[in-house]
Amino acid sequence: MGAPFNYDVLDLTDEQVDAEVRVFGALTAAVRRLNEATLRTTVDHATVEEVRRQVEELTARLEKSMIPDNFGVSFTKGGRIRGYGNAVVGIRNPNAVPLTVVQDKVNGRASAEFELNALHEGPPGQVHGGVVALVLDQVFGEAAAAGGSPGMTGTLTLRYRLNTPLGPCSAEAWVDRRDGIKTIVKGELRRADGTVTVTAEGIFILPRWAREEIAKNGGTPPQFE
Ligand SMILES: CCCCCCCCCCCCCCCC(=O)SCCNC(=O)CCNC(=O)[C@H](O)C(C)(C)COP(=O)(O)OP(=O)(O)OC[C@H]1O[C@@H](n2cnc3c(N)ncnc32)[C@H](O)[C@@H]1OP(=O)(O)O
Repeated sequence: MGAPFNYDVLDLTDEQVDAEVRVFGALTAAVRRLNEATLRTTVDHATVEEVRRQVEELTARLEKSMIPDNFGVSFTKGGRIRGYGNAVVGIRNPNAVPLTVVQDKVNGRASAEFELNALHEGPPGQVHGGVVALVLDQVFGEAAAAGGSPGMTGTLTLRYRLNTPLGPCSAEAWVDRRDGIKTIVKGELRRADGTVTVTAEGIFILPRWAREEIAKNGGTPPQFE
C-alpha cells in the first residue's frame, strides 16, 4: 500500500511563505476572536441578526476562490513545511487551539504553553477531556518526531487525575522508549501553577507504507505538522 497522502513540493520563496503566514495568520486570529465573541456576546437579537448577515457576506467573499477540499501538507523547495490545516497547530485553522510546540531534538521532547478558553469548555469552567486528548496527541506526536522516530498515533491512553480549569496551561511529552517501529511517549498536562492534571502514554507507529518507502528509497520518513 502506498502513502495515504501526498506531499507536494512548491516553488515558493521564504518571503512568500512569511507573507502568507502573516496575512492568513492575522485572519485566523481575527476569526478566532469572532468565534469566542459569538459564544460570549450579550448584544441584542437584532444586532446578532445584522452581524450574521455581515459574516455571511464576508464568508461568500472568501468562498469565491478556494482549494477543492482539505489543506494537507506541502513543502517549499527550501524545506519550509506548510501544514496550515492541522487541527491543533494549523496557522490557517481558526479551530486550532492555537498551540506553538517547541521540539527538543537532542532529548526527544516536546512542550507547549497555551491558553484554553470558553471555546474549550467541557464541565463548567473546565477543559473538555477531548480537547486535552487533542492537544496531547499533537505534543506527543511531535516528541516522537523530535526523538527521530515519527509515527502515526496507534494508541493514546489518558488518565484524567484532576480537573483542568480553563486558562493558561502547559503540556510536555518525552520519548520513554522505543520498541522497533513503535515509539512509546509519555507526558502530562499541567495547570498554570504546575499541578499535573492529566498523565498519558502514547504508542506512535511508523506505518507499513512508510516502512516500505524507506526500505525502497533508503530515505527518511516524511514529516507533517
Ligand atoms: C511517517 C509517517 C508519519 C509521520 C508523522 C510525522 C509526525 C510529525 C509530528 C506530527 C504530530 C502529529 C500528531 C498527530 C498524529 C495523528 O493524529 S495520526 C492520526 C491518528 N492515527 C491514525 O489514524 C492511525 C490509524 N492506524 C493506522 O494507520 C495503522 O493501524 C498503524 C497504527 C499505522 C499500524 O499499522 P501497520 O503499520 O500496518 O501496523 P502492523 O504492521 O500491523 O503492526 C506493527 C506493530 O505495531 C503494533 N500495532 C499496530 N496497531 C497498533 C495500535 N493501534 N496500537 C498499538 N500497537 C499497534 C502491532 O502489534 C505490531 O507490533 P509488533 O508485532 O511488531 O510488536
